[in-house]
Amino acid sequence: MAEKLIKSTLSEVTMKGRVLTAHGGFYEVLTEGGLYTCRLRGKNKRGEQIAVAGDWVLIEPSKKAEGTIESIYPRKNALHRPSLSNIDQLIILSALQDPEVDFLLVDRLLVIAHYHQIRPLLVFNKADLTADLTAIQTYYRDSYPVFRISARDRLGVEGLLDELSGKTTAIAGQSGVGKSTLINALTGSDDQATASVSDKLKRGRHTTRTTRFIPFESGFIVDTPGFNMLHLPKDLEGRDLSHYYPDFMDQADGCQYRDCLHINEPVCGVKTAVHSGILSDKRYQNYCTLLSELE
Ligand SMILES: Nc1nc2c(ncn2[C@@H]2O[C@H](COP(=O)(O)OP(=O)(O)OP(=O)(O)O)[C@@H](O)[C@H]2O)c(=O)[nH]1
Ligand SMILES: [Zn+2]
Repeated sequence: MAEKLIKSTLSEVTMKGRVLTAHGGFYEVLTEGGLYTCRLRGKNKRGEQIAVAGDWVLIEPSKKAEGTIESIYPRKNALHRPSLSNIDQLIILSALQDPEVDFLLVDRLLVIAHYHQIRPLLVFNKADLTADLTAIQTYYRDSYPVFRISARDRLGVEGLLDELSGKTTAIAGQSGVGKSTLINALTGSDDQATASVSDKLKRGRHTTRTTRFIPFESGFIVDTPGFNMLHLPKDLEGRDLSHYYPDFMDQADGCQYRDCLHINEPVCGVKTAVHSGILSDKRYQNYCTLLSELE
């Protein structure tokens, strides 16, 4: 009885929640009891750990809809600039046409995703403009499943929904590929819970967009402006880069050295596969570009 009493008292003073946005020292935290605007507890502010969007936190509500972040749960993963955490999947969005696919950017995002143990989903938008997937198939072969959608016409979007349920999914891609259109198509205004949360988040904000976690299908969609500006992870070494290329790894048995860079080594399974057309030459050239960035 006594134990029960203590538990119920505790649960009244602290609540678990998720940081949806972090801006200027204020954190919007979604809990089962609703949305709270929080600040960090003083000691946390001076300590190393600052909360970021995506963090699971324990908050102490003070007055209605306000509270203090008491502690931050350990993170599954964390990215910097933009700062966000606990991401399960990354939709790497391109357009089949207008703008042309930026394969170097897509590969950079694939490396970043694999490095942080985030599942990448390659999504190609504007399928209403063209059905031609040749360039993509030539480039990736069958290395990755590919989703083809028209966010504007809501075509193929249902196929994506199955992948998103219960997961935290960030969306990245170059300007103009349709990220906002896709987020709107997914979280559409029919969903009242989402609409009211995002309305509240928009209120009083600057026009500059910040990272936002949007509750969606028992999971979250993450709108991350600036994600396409991300650099390769700082502690990623050149000789490990190809470990984040599953299609290259399939050919690495043919490399003489285990830490083959696939550049100047005379016996290299990856280069052989490029010469014989098993791997795309363009993807290989882009790999060389990313490798030179790391060195
Ligand atoms: N034809 C076609 N156009 C689309 C589709 N989705 C988006 N667009 C158009 O593409 C343009 C860019 O869409 P946005 O959703 O603003 O793209 P974004 O990726 O958010 O762009 P930034 O905000 O610059 O990063 C707009 O004119 C959209 O109407 C689509 O499925 N088909
Ligand atoms: Zn090699």
